[in-house]
Amino acid sequence: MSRKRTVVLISGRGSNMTALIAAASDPTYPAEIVGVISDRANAAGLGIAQSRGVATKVIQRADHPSKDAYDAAIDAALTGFGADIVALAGYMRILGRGLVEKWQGRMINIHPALLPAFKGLDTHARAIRAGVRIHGCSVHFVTPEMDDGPIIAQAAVPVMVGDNEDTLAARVLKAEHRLYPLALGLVAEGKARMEKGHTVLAHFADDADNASSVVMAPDPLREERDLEQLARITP
Ligand SMILES: Nc1nc2c(c(=O)[nH]1)N[C@@H](CN(C=O)c1ccc(C(=O)N[C@@H](CCC(=O)O)C(=O)O)cc1)CN2
Ligand SMILES: NCC(=O)N[C@@H]1O[C@H](COP(=O)([O-])[O-])[C@@H](O)[C@H]1O
Repeated sequence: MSRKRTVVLISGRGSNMTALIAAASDPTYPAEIVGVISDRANAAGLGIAQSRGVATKVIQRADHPSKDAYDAAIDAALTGFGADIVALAGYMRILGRGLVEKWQGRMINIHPALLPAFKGLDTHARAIRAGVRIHGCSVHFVTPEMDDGPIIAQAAVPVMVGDNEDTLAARVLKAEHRLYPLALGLVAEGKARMEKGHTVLAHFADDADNASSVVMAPDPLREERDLEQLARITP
């Protein structure tokens, strides 16, 4: 089966984009990263993509007279790249209904929280303020409503004693870099697809495969240490 042509949308450092490019460097991976689009000319991810031989394009909102014209420019670039799949990765704009509906089922996003909890921005600070003990990240199909699309895969990450926004963000980001390539692979292989507003997962050989593929446990070694620490604070 030919590899699915994937275009990544970024706004900043592009660490998730870098993880996807790394995964796609394996010729057996079912997706190839054929382009990167940024809404910011100074996005550090652009240089990383170029250094890895991936074509890049900057499409800035300020260069277009309206949001519709901006979205149309994004759509034209995606078509120009011959995109099969669109992966939002640290992309910080809300895409318009027309564009999202055209690409719905082929457009995915990684969100730094366990949806439906903590939609939107500042997820790590909000998780700490809320006192949750388990946080994480989600890959979902993109729909017109922000961070509301059907979930494809999630990774759970413990909140440690003494965590602040930065330490928690760093732990979640490590999980994102494992989860996103896994989730994009499922979509590229047709093992995860969007039907009637829901994610439909292909039948896996057995439950273990299913569980490991869509709910990714934290790093086992780290988990042991985390559990020991949690045990120390749990009366
Ligand atoms: N139509 C959709 N667009 C986007 C989605 C989505 O699910 N549907 N996911 C987001 C990603 N995202 C969180 O994961 C996110 C990105 C940006 C914002 C936001 O409020 N950004 C701006 C204002 C929006 C704009 O000007 O377009 C801000 O920083 O204030 C919230 C969530 C990507 N897009
Ligand atoms: N709402 C979108 C959002 O908050 N995305 C988040 O931006 C961070 C930086 O991504 P990057 O290092 O891949 O650029 C990542 O944690 C990603 O989940």
